[in-house]
Amino acid sequence: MDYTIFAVATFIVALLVFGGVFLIRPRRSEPPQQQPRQEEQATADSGTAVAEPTETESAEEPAEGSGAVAEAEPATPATAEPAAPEVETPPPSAGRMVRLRSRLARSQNVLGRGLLNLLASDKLDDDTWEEIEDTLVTADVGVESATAIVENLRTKVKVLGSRTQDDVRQLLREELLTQIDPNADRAVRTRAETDRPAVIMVVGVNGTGKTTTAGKLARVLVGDGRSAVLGAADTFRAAAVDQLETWGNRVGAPVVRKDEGADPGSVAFDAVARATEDGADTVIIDTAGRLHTKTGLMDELGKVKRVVEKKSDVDEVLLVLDATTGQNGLRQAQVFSEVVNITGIVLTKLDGTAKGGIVLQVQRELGVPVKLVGLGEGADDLAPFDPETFVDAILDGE
Ligand SMILES: Nc1nc2c(ncn2[C@@H]2O[C@H](COP(=O)(O)OP(=O)(O)OP(=O)(O)O)[C@@H](O)[C@H]2O)c(=O)[nH]1
Repeated sequence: MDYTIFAVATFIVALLVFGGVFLIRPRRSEPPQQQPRQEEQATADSGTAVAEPTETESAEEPAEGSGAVAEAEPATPATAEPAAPEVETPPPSAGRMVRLRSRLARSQNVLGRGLLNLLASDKLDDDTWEEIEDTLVTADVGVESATAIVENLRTKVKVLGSRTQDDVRQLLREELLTQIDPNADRAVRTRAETDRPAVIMVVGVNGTGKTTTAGKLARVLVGDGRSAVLGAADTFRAAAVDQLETWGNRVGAPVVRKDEGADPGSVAFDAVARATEDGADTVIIDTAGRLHTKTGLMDELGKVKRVVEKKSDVDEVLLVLDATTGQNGLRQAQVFSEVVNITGIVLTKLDGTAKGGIVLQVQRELGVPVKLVGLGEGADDLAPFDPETFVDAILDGE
């Protein structure tokens, strides 16, 4: 009986071993056969030498007859570091507005010629004065400034009696300059009074040119022999961060950035910390564009500033206004000013509008000076605002 059980058990074990050899072996041999086929397919599909050589493929023995693999020159490793971008040396900012005057003249000269013609007319009656006022208002000077200019000119013309072309030009020049206020402090505070970096925040509604201004301003500083750190606190738009990084790389200014959607306050804070560590002269913080009517976003901007203030004073809050938007720009300015206390205006796209009078209006309404003007899309088309050059471009043309 025991013998029978032993014989049956031996038979079953033998059967399992025998069956295992035939059933299991063929399956285990399949994957190695499939693997090379998949790799070949990938190389063929891509049409380029994207496939990295596997450990079993010797780099010295490229597969014969495969053009794609043959192109994968092992001498150039796929992980090669990209060449460091060339750092540019931008020109200094002094006299830049004079150099760019022709752009200003091209867009603003219609206003100047119109005013000079009217003022030179034989009879300066009420209708003519009204026309002068209308011309000023049409150029976005604003009703209050236009009225003030006309009243002052009327008085001076009466005192003067007869008028030559030169007299008229001189009178108008003086009056426009008075309204623009040549004595306002227009220096951008790029150097802190104490031993720390100056902090500049760049704010405004969407698409006015904030990122471009932050980048161009870094160029201005580097061109003037200073150092800058850029903070990419526009975390809503990944492209803005990349754009700022490109600007920074071009002039060797470090850019502090975080992932898209990160807290803008923390980016701004880190940028100030980085500038402090580096001993940089200035940190420029680019913020996301936001409609002044969106309360939540405006509150967020206020928070960004407060977070920065935990680390440092904010020396300058530059509001970027698109000169082509006229009255709407003014309303934006008022709301931004309430939330983050604007210290200077950057008027961009002044090359693309005949309504340069906005300079007068925005200063009058806000009591904040225009400090910088954008006169084109070129890297060095941001200029410190100079009232005399501005008025002369209006009156004399190119
Ligand atoms: N003609 C002209 N174009 C300008 C000037 N300044 C900026 N731009 C252009 O305005 C466009 C918008 O500029 P951005 O710097 O991207 O604007 P932004 O305010 O950062 O935009 P958001 O982040 O979307 O709010 C770009 O095409 C700039 O080249 C200027 O002074 N003149």
